[in-house]
Amino acid sequence: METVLEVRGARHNYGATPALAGVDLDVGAGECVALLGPNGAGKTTLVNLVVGLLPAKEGRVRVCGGDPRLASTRRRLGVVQQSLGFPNTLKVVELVTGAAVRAGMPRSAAGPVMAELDLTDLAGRRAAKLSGGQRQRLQLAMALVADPRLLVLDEPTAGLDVPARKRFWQLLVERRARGTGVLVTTHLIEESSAVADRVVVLNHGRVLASGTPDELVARLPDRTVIARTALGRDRLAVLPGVVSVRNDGEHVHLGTRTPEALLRVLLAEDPGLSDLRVEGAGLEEAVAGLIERGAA
Ligand SMILES: Nc1ncnc2c1ncn2[C@@H]1O[C@H](COP(=O)(O)OP(=O)(O)OP(=O)(O)O)[C@@H](O)[C@H]1O
Repeated sequence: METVLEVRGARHNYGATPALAGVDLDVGAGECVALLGPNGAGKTTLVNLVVGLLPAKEGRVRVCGGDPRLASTRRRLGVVQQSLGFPNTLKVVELVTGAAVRAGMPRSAAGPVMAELDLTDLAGRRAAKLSGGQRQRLQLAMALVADPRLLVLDEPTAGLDVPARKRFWQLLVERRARGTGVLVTTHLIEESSAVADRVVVLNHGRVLASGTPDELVARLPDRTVIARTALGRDRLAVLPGVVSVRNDGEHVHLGTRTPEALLRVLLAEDPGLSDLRVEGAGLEEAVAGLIERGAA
């Protein structure tokens, strides 16, 4: 498989604060890699190195063999990042067409990509007048219209509603099938696990674990206790053996390695507990467990 992203020994400090402490990462053509980790793990710093916004103080970053600080390399990149703004006075169609032209694509490439992202009806709207989710879709359209070799997406689903999120993951699958490499950071671990070929867990600026979602889940003999309960998140988080707490509609998902002990305490603390079931852990619980354990 052709490598579209190669990171070797990347280190970065902000003054005295270490952000990356020697990271290796590869993304192949047609591969989707999800970069996961808690707040402050170093994900955005790594993304900034990959897209050429930060220089690598130590180590090496190559996109399609080139330095991402060079404009010629950046043409092969599609980027969606919270911090990237665009001129608010321009219209949607002007921004998408401009992105196509800058990437050496025909102006006609804009139409199909806007249709893919449900932006056709908003073509004449100024970017400043868009909602948060619409702006997010616009950024994605500007990234995709360049037909990039590597898509780098930092929290791309922020602000998207459920149908837009589904459409977004579908789009990634389609692009991946066409050979685009994808590096995506997200807090929606379960959603990303359906699409990601590989997951890289970052913590304290290091790669804590890397593998397919199934491999990571299999590394921990965890269970998920699912129930409806009146107990609040803060109380649940400190119950014995609880590794992670996730709300899913009216249910709560508790990751644990000791489900029997946890069930006893849960039933004692909340006699009204209902809809109880115990399942094998999902990726979200596995990642929380790996971080807690500091797995190598
Ligand atoms: N501009 C900056 N100046 C100083 N320290 C910074 C700066 N940006 C990030 N840091 C620090 O570097 C470390 C890594 O931050 P980074 O933003 O890369 O993490 P992250 O994994 O993206 O976090 P989050 O999930 O919260 O976005 C943190 O300790 C953070 O406080």
